[in-house]
Amino acid sequence: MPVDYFTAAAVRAAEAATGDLLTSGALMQRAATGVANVVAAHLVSTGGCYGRGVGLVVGAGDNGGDALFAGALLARRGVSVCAVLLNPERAHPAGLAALRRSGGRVVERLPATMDAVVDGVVGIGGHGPLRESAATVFASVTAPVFAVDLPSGIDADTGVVHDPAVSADVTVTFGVRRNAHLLAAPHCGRVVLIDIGLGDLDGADLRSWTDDEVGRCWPVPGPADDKYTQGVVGVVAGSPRYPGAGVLCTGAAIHATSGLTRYAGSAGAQVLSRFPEVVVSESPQAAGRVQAWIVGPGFGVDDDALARLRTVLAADVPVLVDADGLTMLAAHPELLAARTAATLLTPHAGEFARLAGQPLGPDRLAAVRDLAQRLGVTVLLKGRGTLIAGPEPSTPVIGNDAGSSWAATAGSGDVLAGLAGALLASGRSPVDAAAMAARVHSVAAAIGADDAPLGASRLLGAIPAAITRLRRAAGASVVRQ
Ligand SMILES: NC(=O)C1=CN([C@@H]2O[C@H](COP(=O)(O)OP(=O)(O)OC[C@H]3O[C@@H](n4cnc5c(N)ncnc54)[C@H](O)[C@@H]3O)[C@@H](O)[C@H]2O)[C@@H](O)CC1
Ligand SMILES: [K+]
Repeated sequence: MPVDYFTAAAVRAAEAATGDLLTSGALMQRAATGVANVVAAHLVSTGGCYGRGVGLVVGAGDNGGDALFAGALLARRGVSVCAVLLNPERAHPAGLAALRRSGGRVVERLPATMDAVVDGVVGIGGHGPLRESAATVFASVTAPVFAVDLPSGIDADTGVVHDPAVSADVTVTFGVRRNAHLLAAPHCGRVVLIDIGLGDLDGADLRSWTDDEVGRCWPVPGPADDKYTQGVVGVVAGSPRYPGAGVLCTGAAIHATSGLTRYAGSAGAQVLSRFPEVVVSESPQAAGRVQAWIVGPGFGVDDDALARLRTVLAADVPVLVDADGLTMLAAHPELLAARTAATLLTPHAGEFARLAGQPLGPDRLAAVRDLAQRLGVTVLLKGRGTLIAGPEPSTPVIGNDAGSSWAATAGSGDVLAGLAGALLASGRSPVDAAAMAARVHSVAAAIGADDAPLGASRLLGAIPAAITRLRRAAGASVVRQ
């Protein structure tokens, strides 16, 4: 099952639909119990609960209420709990009374040494950055931070990280995940989902694939397959100035699937010297049949490149356009109008701005969805967090948090294009191909880096190990039985 993410409005509607559970405060009790259990588990794993110090930073809404009730539960387990109330008149009254009854204290500032700090400033009701009083408290915190629902200062729906905002080690959320948990993943730390009885929700805004789904769907040859039946991909990339883009993109396509890979362009000699299994030609017209094209990496933007882009986009097979291909497409959007098969665009933020005619802006989710719908194509927006939107408004955007930034290196995009293009040729839909490629790319970056900076060649070399890891996560054997 994919992991779904929801907007604050969807969460509120689901909470309201529980009726009595919401109005009686039962949901808040369940949420607070979840927070207390997660903090207690941390304390136990680092020496025990009794006599340890936990600070609460408490805002004016129900997020603060969760923190206060959680603090009361911790105090009953022998934890020394003190709370800073950012807005004492509006602190959740029942939560504050519970904390006091359990022996928790209200303080002006947190003690210098704490074992954990709970961020209960704001949750899904928060707007804008952390206010100064809260920012001052967090500025001197060195203990692990446990965010209630969301790190405060991060927008629940867009994942925009305002300045200042809390950066959490652990985020404890309730019922369903919020968009920000994926869109601002590096600030949320480990996200723990507590069941508070909301049931299953439909209508996710955002979705991510699990490792085992990617592994399960990865195309591998079956008993009746040959090099043609698995999909032939054609790579139109590289130029006299940038032959390496052609090599990297073609190499990634070769590693992604077992079908045939064609290369059409000026870097044929370099490609062949590294990958003799590639069938090389000078131009896309001279290449044989393919089931998908990749066009654009290291390609240049001259008349010859434009002519090749036109040829490829006129073909009735899926096409992935990347890099220089996107720059030319931004100047010639009419090339998309005559497309008869699916198109996948893979821009970084700068290329995205050229295509959209305006800067990306902070709301990446809305931007990628709008551009895909406007152009009638699938768009993969690159970054630490990759977002993939298809042209249909009804389908959720797919997100992939890379989990690290090792892939921020020259040539990394060429590798991604090769992976996704090969998957297109294998018959995967543009959204699926993009989602699977993004995940394998990020796993390959982590494996290839092994905690030290890597170049795109090593990223490329780590693709087989990444696919193996994902297939094993799915319980698949390396070769289909
Ligand atoms: N509704 C429910 O049934 C449940 C809600 N829960 C908790 O309730 C939270 C939502 O509570 P609320 O709707 O009261 O909203 P919040 O507590 O998230 O925030 C609203 C309050 O914060 C203030 N505020 C907004 N932005 C701010 C900023 N940048 N700095 C400082 N103050 C700011 C607002 O003026 C308002 O007083 C959830 O995130 C979750 O933690 C949980 O108890 C689970 C059940
Ligand atoms: K919070």
